[in-house]
Amino acid sequence: MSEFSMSQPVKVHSVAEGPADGPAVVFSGSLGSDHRMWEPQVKPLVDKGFRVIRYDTRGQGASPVPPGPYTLEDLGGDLLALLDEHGVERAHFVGLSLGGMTGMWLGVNAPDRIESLTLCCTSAKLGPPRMWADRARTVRENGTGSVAEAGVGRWVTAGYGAAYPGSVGYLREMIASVPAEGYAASCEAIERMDLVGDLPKIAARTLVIAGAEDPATPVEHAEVIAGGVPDARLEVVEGAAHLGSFEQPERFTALILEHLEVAR
Ligand SMILES: O=C(O)CCC(=O)CC(=O)O
Repeated sequence: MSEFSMSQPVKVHSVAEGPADGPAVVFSGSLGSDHRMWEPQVKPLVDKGFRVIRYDTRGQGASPVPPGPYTLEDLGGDLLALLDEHGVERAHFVGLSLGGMTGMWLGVNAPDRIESLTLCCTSAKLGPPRMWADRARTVRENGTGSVAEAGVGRWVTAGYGAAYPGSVGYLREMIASVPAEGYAASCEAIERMDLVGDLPKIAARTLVIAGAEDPATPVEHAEVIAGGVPDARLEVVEGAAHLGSFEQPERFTALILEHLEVAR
């Protein structure tokens, strides 16, 4: 279906749930995650009749790990190939952080494949580039275990960490299980990304959700996106850090569902 092939796509690992003929919603995750990060959203959407497709971004989870650096074009091309694989012409797209960056890229470069966008805890330009180059080097030298503790400290608030140590351990393990080359190559995609000037080209109806306590992609980054995309609105969720959809699943899921119901 897709004729967009600026880079060679890889066949990413995916899980599809819900009625085969339901409106398709594709979930794309953050750096250091896999499709399990969206577990809280699956049942509520399936119960509403949506076809939920989750996947592991290249370099992460059970997806292939081609050598880096990656680009957003690579990640967007993989997603278009995934839609083709599932026979989906147009999908609602929900992405968090790196996933949201992929969503913005699709909104600009493949608008005919996107029904709506939900961009969670993300940024159109996330610097400084040097930080990403340093993190990529650290991970290539010392593995993802070396950044897992700091990563989970940005993903959830301190209060959540104290209340749910088991969940924090689960998330720490998720980061540590990402292959080092995949994580580093994804850092390099973020290092090179600048979508700010392209935001006005996004025609899709867009919901931007920020975590009020997100230290990785603070609320001001969401304001830039919501200010740049013509048909966008912004919601800020209290008590959420970077992995807001996991820490505040009821609120994030309700906002996503509300956006999808209006758009479908
Ligand atoms: O989460 C992402 O996809 C990119 C931002 C990030 O790495 C958050 C963090 O600092 O761990």
